Amino acid sequence: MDNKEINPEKKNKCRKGRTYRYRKREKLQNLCFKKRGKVIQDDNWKSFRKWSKHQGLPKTKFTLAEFGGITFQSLKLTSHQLLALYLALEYQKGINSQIYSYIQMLPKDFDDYMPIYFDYKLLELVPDHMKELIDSQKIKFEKDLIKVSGFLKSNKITRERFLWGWMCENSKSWLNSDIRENIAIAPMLDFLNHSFDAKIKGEFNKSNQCYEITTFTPYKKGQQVFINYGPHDNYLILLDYGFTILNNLYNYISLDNEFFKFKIPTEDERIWKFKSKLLMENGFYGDYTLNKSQISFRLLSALRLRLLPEIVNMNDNSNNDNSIFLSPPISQSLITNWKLTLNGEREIINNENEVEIYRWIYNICMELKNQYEMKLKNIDNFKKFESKKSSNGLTNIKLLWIESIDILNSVKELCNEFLH
Ligand SMILES: C[S@@+](CC[C@H](N)C(=O)[O-])C[C@H]1O[C@@H](n2cnc3c(N)ncnc32)[C@H](O)[C@@H]1O
Repeated sequence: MDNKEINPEKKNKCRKGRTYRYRKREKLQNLCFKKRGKVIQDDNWKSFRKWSKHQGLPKTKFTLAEFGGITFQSLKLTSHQLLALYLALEYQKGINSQIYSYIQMLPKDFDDYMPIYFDYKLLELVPDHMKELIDSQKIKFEKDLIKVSGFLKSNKITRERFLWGWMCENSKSWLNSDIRENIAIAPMLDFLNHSFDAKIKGEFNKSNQCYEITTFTPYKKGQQVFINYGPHDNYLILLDYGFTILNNLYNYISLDNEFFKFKIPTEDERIWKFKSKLLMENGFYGDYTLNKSQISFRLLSALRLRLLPEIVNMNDNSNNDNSIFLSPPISQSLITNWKLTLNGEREIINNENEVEIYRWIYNICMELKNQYEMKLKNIDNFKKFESKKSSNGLTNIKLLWIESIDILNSVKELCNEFLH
């Protein structure tokens, strides 16, 4: 189930102006999807087909099984924990598992491409935001492992096997949004790969008790059918599914760190406190992003406030925190104008302020671009000297940086247009 096809429209577009970059990306893409998916006409597939026919799938609703005399439903576990545990236990039963044929179709391991398996050397190469996501996923997994272990008195399960079940569940489960926490594994449905171009409708049909998927994208016989996993950026796709998408429109860069680290000479602690309070009160504190086609309104708004040119009461050195409420360090009229820009009653505060904003963003883009290009060099060096074992992981990490540099270039152009 490889996704090696490139949308012909995109291909032509790319070829017109950016041939070199396109070729470079195509090479990357090939690397990226190497080893993905399965050859479906193999013995495992045949035995799975036989099994699913025998099971009455897809007409039969797939239900959770029993093990060791305890029903899963009687355990106070989340559906995610239950399914992961179920898959891991069934795996351990080997040929004796009732779903052996299905288990055979699941990935043997994930260590080459799922970030949760990245070793410390690979982790050093991933963007900070990705690191944070991996860390929270690890915490979630450890909590699930502890919870599940409590229920397994006689049935011993290794950490490694539970992680395998957990990742199968994570990358292959189906969420029924009609019912809270209703996650299912749907053999067959879970063999469908993702494409943003796929237009589908999926819903549970109560009358025949089947989950039905309808595609609105026409396919010819023999073509790979895709579904759309949702509007995910590459960080999330990599975290949960272990791949990345070229030219993913949902990609973004967070400038929170840059925004909060940024020092303005005239902005002392008192002024900063005052501004952050205003940002919080108005719901504009943090989550400042850039994507390929725009600078987020949140970032523009926060910068409008931070880069206000007129600051008054600078000589008031009161250490009393409450003083910020008594005498605002910024003129009231500017604050009122800033608030008007938040609800769209006013477009900008003034030209000077707007120029400062775009200059700031431009400079940050330049700075980050240099940093990201260094990261890419580090990855290339790593590739040269380290074993080829983690090549899928590295290719995906590389793509994260490349796509981020693309965003920085686009935003730089946007700023340039504004400034000139
Ligand atoms: C729901 S499963 C799809 C079936 C899977 N290809 C298989 O053979 O079992 C999700 C997994 O498929 C792979 N996958 C899905 N869409 C992909 C894509 N567009 N490019 C690369 N890999 C993809 C990823 O490994 C992902 O974790």
